[in-house]
Amino acid sequence: MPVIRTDELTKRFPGVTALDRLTVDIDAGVVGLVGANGAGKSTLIKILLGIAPATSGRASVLGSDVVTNGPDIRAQVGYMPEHDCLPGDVSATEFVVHMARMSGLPADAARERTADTLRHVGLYEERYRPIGGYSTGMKQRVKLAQALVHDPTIVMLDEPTNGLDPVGRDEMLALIRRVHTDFGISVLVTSHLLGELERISDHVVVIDGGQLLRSSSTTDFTRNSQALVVEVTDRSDDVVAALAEAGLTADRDGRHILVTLTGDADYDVIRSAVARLGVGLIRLEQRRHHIVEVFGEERTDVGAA
Ligand SMILES: Nc1ncnc2c1ncn2[C@@H]1O[C@H](COP(=O)(O)OP(=O)(O)OP(=O)(O)O)[C@@H](O)[C@H]1O
Repeated sequence: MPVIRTDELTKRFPGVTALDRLTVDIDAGVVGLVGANGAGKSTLIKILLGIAPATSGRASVLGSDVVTNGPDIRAQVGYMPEHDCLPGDVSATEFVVHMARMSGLPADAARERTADTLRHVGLYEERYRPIGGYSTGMKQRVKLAQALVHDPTIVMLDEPTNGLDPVGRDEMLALIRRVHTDFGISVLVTSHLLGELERISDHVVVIDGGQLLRSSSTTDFTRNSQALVVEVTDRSDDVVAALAEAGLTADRDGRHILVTLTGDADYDVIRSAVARLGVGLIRLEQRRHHIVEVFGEERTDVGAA
């Protein structure tokens, strides 16, 4: 059974249709919800949480209808909102304990779960300092911790990498992947950057103007292309010439050589040519597409990493 299901889901604001007859099934695992700014990602999450009503259509989370079973759903779902919503004058520990208590955990369990969760997201001594003095990366970790503290079945993370530098972004993405691999919690994570979710998602849903553009497993998005990537220790230009002589179409692409794949025999032809020149073969594999390249072919107005 899908963990999230929408059927002709529509949300209209005055002058704007934020979701336009969106029908999609989302299975357990890590699912990336991608779309440009204003595509309708936050609106969808708010409807799924029962915070905002849909104009028409239906949606369910973990088999429960969002209109009739909002409290049940919220008990099993963790939510990390996009915007800064943290009180500056309390510590991470105080805040996350409070959120755990709000979710119904008894005081002792709330304190224990808070310590475990803050450790898991990588906040240590700092957890006793007021949140107001935290970096953006630390605040994002507190927001993630409060979404996890009551041990939900699924978490919905709205733009968790917003405002982070490249290193902070990589750390947050790795942390999100571990939420699923370490605890089995399903993750719905949004981003306006196609490239970053490709790394951690099992499945990607792309929306644009409130409509479903595509819903596919990440491997379908990044299907193999008909090209081989060859990387050698040196003399790349000589390798290209040798491959051309052997009847293959080969071109330099920075450090790599791209060879048009014609059949399985190409692998042996390449290995022999490289060996004859006496250079080392570092890499020989079929090239994979990146999601952003796939969308470059289909549409160009969805954000690229
Ligand atoms: N409360 C509201 N009142 C009026 N319009 C709204 C409201 N909330 C969202 N919208 C509009 O609905 C559309 C979808 O917004 P939404 O916030 O869901 O997009 P998003 O994909 O999450 O983008 P972002 O990442 O920029 O938040 C936008 O055009 C937005 O301006």
